[in-house]
Amino acid sequence: MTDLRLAPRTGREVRVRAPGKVNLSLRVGPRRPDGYHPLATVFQAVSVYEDVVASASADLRVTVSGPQADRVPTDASNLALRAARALAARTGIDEGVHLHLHKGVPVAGGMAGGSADAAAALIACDAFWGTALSREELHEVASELGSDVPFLLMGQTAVGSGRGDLLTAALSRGEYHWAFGVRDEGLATPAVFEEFDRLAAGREALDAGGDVALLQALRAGDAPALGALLHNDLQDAALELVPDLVETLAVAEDAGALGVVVSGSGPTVAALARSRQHALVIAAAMTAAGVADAVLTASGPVPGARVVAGSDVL
Ligand SMILES: C[C@@](CO)(OP(=O)(O)O)[C@H](O)COP(=O)(O)OP(=O)(O)OC[C@H]1O[C@@H](n2ccc(N)nc2=O)[C@H](O)[C@@H]1O
Ligand SMILES: Nc1ncnc2c1ncn2[C@@H]1O[C@H](COP(=O)(O)OP(=O)(O)O)[C@@H](O)[C@H]1O
Repeated sequence: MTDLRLAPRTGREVRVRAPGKVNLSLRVGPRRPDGYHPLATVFQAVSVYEDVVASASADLRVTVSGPQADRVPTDASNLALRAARALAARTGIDEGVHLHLHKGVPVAGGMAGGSADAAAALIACDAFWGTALSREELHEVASELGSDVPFLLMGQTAVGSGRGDLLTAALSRGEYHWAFGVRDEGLATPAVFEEFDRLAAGREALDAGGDVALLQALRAGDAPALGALLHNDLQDAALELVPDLVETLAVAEDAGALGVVVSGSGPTVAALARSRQHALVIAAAMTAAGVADAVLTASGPVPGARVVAGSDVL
C-alpha cells in the first residue's frame, strides 16, 4: 500500500472550465474614433472548452497544452496572465500563481478561446487568492481585458452591444447542435475589422434592431428558423482574406445544415445541425471534402466560466 506521506505534495489547486462562443448574429457599425466598432451581436456559448488550473507559484506563470498549444504566447501578452495581473492590481494582491491552460477552442478561430482563458483565469485566481469579487466587479475587470471576455464569464445566450461587452441575457429554449470547420491558419481579429472597414466604406450605420426575428426563434426553440437567420457582417471580410472558406460553407450547406456562418472574425465555419447525429454527418462531410483542417461538434447554450473542482490535495 502506498504511504501517502511519501506521495508528492501537489498543493491546493482550483480548476475552472470556460466555453467557446459562436456569434449567431454579428452586426457591425462604422469604426469609432477609439478604433473599436459598435456591435449588435447575439452570442451563444458552446460546449468546446478551455480548462484552466490555478496552483501555487512564486511568480505569475502560464503553461499551455492542447492541439494548437504551440500557437499560444506564454509571455506577458497571454490573456490568462493579463487577467491574473489585472485582478492582482485591482485587489492589491502581491502573490504568484501558476495557470495551466488546456485549450479545446481553436486558436485565433473566431470562437474566443483566448477570451475564455481570460474569463477562466479571473474566476480561478479570484478563488485561489480568496479575493471574492462580486459578479459586477469581475465583469468590469473582464471588459478591460477584451470585448468578448465578459460574455465568456456569463455564458448561455446574450445580446451584446457597445463593443460587445455590454450584455443582456436572452431567453433560449432547447439545445442547438453545431459542426465547426477549423483552419490551422487563424485570422487576426484586427485584420478582419480592417478589411471590413475597406469593404464597408460609406455603408449605413449599425442596424441595432435587426435581430428581433432571431431572438424570437431562440425563445421558440425553432432551430430551422434560427438557421435561416444566422448573420455575420464580418463574413465578407473573412472570405476576402481566406477565399477557400466559400467551399467550407458550401459543403456544410450541401450536407443539410439549417444555416451556415463564419464564427466571429473567422476563419472557423459554424454549421447549425438538426440533431447531434446530423452535426457528426456535417463534420464528416467537411472532412471528406478536405475543406477544413479539423472539425469539431458541440452543442449550446452552456454556462460561462465556472469552478469545476477545487481541493487541498495532500
Ligand atoms: C469579433 C468578435 C465578435 O464576438 O470575436 P472574435 O472573432 O475575435 O472571437 C469580437 O468583437 C472581438 O472581441 P475580442 O477578441 O475580445 O477583441 P478585443 O481584444 O477587444 O479587440 C481586438 C481588436 O479587434 C478590433 N475590434 C474589436 C471589437 C470591436 N467591437 N471593434 C473592433 O474594432 C479592434 O481592432 C481591437 O483592437
Ligand atoms: N490564452 C490565449 N489563448 C489563445 N490566444 C491567445 C491567448 N493569449 C493571447 N492570445 C493571442 O490572441 C490571439 C487570438 O485569440 P483567440 O481568442 O484564440 O482568437 P479569436 O479572437 O479569433 O477568437 C492569438 O493568436 C494569440 O496570439
